[in-house]
Amino acid sequence: MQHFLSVKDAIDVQALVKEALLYKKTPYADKHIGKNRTMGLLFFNSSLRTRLSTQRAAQNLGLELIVMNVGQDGWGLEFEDGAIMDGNKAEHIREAAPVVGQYCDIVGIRSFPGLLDREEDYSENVLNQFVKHTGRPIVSLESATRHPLQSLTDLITIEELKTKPRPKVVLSWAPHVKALPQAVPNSFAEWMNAADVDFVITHPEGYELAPEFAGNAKVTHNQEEAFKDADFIYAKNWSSYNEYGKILSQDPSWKITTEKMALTDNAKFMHCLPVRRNVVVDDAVLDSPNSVVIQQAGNRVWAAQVVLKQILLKIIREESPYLF
Ligand SMILES: NCCC[C@H](NC(=O)CCC(=O)O)C(=O)O
Ligand SMILES: NC(=O)OP(=O)(O)O
Repeated sequence: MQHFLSVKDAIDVQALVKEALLYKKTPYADKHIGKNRTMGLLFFNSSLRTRLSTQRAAQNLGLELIVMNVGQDGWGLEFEDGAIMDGNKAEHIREAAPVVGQYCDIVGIRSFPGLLDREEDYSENVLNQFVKHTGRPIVSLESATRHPLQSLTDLITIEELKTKPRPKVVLSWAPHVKALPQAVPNSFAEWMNAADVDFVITHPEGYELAPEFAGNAKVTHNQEEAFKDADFIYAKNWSSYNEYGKILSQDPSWKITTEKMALTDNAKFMHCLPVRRNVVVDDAVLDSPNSVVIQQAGNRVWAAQVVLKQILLKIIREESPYLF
């Protein structure tokens, strides 16, 4: 694997899931594979799970780590080619990225969208400039439009918990107080469309995801209808794609409740976290035995570990072709 930016970088999704579940049983099976190599984690935004699970995954493979809140502690970065840098940006990505590349063998980047300019966010300018100028494999730690480590985790969790060969998986919009990115639902949809599941998306009108992410998923504005016979309910808020970055509804009737979960086939409740209790989902659902959000977050380690292993294997193969 060269980079990990979307589902397209996973050559065989099912093989990744299987391997991740093997790592869950034997976390230290490849504990020397990352010896004398360093991973850098650069955060432009807050994180709990991604930061800690990726560190843990890297450690399990023997990698050293450098972690930086680059949005807070670094120089203001300019991304525009040809910019006259007489404003508040002190450093250009054309220097910053290759410098980071001198210190690290693999680089993870978290960079959320601005939610103001759809074209800018969906061009993935920040992530792509790191890919272009770092000269190292790049791992998305959640970009403007995708969160692939989360989505791989979600698929691992569904595989681990499913009781039917082809479960019904429902992505449900839920209310929130803030305008949030589409990255998590986009990415979840992209991965579910690549998996063998019956995939349904439900949201209020105006919350359609970009067509390249929704793909052929069934879409309904009737949440209760969507919940019928579901095996997994994946809740998430997102802001509008069409009226870009806007909150069109905060309708509390879209909150996930025990009554709605009762419509399902004893479905598991999933959320990427962090989640706002009693806004997105009731306490009673999160605290019920059907909530798998903690197990899901735990699986972040195995998703990251399997991705880092694939990237390390490519680095090692290229450095020592005679070994293979
Ligand atoms: N990495 C997981 C989700 C990150 C982000 N959530 C948030 O920003 C929640 C913030 C809040 O609840 O204030 C999102 O939706 O993409
Ligand atoms: N789910 C997730 O990515 O969590 P963090 O934002 O805390 O990393």
